[in-house]
Amino acid sequence: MAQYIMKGGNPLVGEVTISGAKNAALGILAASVMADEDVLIENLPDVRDINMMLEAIREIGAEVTRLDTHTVRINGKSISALSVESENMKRIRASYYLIGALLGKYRWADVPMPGGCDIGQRPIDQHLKGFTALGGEAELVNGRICVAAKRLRGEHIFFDVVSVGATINVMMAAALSEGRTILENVAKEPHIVDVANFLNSMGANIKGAGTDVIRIVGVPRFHGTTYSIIPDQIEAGTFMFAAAITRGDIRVKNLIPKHMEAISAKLYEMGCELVESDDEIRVIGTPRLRAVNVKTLPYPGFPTDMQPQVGTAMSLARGTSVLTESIFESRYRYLQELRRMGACNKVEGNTAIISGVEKLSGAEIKACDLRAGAALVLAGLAADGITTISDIHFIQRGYEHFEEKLRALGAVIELAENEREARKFKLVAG
Ligand SMILES: CC(=O)N[C@H]1[C@@H](OP(=O)(O)OP(=O)(O)OC[C@H]2O[C@@H](n3ccc(=O)[nH]c3=O)[C@H](O)[C@@H]2O)O[C@H](CO)[C@@H](O)[C@@H]1O
Ligand SMILES: C=C(OP(=O)(O)O)C(=O)O
Repeated sequence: MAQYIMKGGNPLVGEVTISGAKNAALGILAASVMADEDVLIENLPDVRDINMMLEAIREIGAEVTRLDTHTVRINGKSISALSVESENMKRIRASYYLIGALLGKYRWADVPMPGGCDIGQRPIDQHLKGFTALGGEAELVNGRICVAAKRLRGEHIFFDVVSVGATINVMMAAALSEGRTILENVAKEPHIVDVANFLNSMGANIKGAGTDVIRIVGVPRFHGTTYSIIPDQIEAGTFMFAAAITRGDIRVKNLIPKHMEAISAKLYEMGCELVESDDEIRVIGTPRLRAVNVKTLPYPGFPTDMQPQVGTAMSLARGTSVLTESIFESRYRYLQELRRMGACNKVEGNTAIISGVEKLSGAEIKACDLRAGAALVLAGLAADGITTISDIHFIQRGYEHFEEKLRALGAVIELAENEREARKFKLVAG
């Protein structure tokens, strides 16, 4: 099993370029099969979830041509199967987007129940509520979701819960439905806007993405397009926190500063200096971070996908911080791993009380999910001595060339493919 071995203590200094947004790209790839013409997608991140999604759409018959690492051409004309059989689609969350895409285009979809990070129960009732309102009939059998519709007609839908996945999924199906759809109480994350812009570039008529209400006028079909994916807000935030946690100085390039506001505000409150320009933010760390309180919220609030990174920074801050997770109920498992490194925290319900320590010390720990894994890497890079992180396949789902980008900033980190390599790296680092 692959692991990261790292020797902490070096402040991370230099510049890093942010890749395309995984969570936008996953929606866009699924939606790209809705056109029967060539769709060219640029700035695709080279991460596992993306490669799994590409494989799944190829398996249902779409023509998928990888032009280079970050560019792909997709044509949905040759789709021959509406049942998605790929085993990998049980592992990733975004496989649910194939329901909205296929239902919209073919009025039928059969997809495995989605996987993704084990961070809570993650029901899909709001997705099904939306599809049903548009005229679909949904059935959940043998671990699969089948939705069929004779006709799809626009509706006025009020979501009970603000959901990124349900907003994108129902928006995709509604874009090829008959008549007008109004979606209320929708999510406003940057990737909602990116998927809506992508659909509009194929001929959809979607207005209001990025606000609480999305208005859609259905069109009969989509045409081809060329589209470049936005930078990854969470990857950018992770590197911004890397500067804070390692007391470094990082220019995080190719991001959209507006998307980073909640993250930038917390770093500033913790005592970091931030220098912002059009498409980059430089974060200059401070010798000792200040304690803060953070509550995760839907955008524009502080993102739940940044909760482990801020929790790690709090673990090294002066004073006691209160962290409240309001989106997912099981996103604190990394705190136990941080305790192995000398951190001081306790969890009460959805709140973590974190008393900062001056130093963490290297330990053998496990990545529990994607963002927790990335945060633990940052902890290891700040800690005294050697840290080994196992289960790094979680991290590889969503961070492009993570260890290479960190190494370019001065991190001492190696990826060991097996125990023998791990022993060798530990000897060299020690
Ligand atoms: C692939 C992808 O883009 N994943 C992101 C997406 O996940 P995902 O789309 O699964 O997250 P949602 O926004 O849907 O979940 C938000 C909340 O709504 C609840 N809920 C959701 C749907 C539903 O039908 N019923 C329901 O009750 C969830 O349990 C959760 O408490 O948004 C999350 C919240 O920003 C991020 O952490 C994930 O990284
Ligand atoms: C939780 C995440 O991904 P997923 O929804 O795919 O599990 C994430 O991107 O942080």
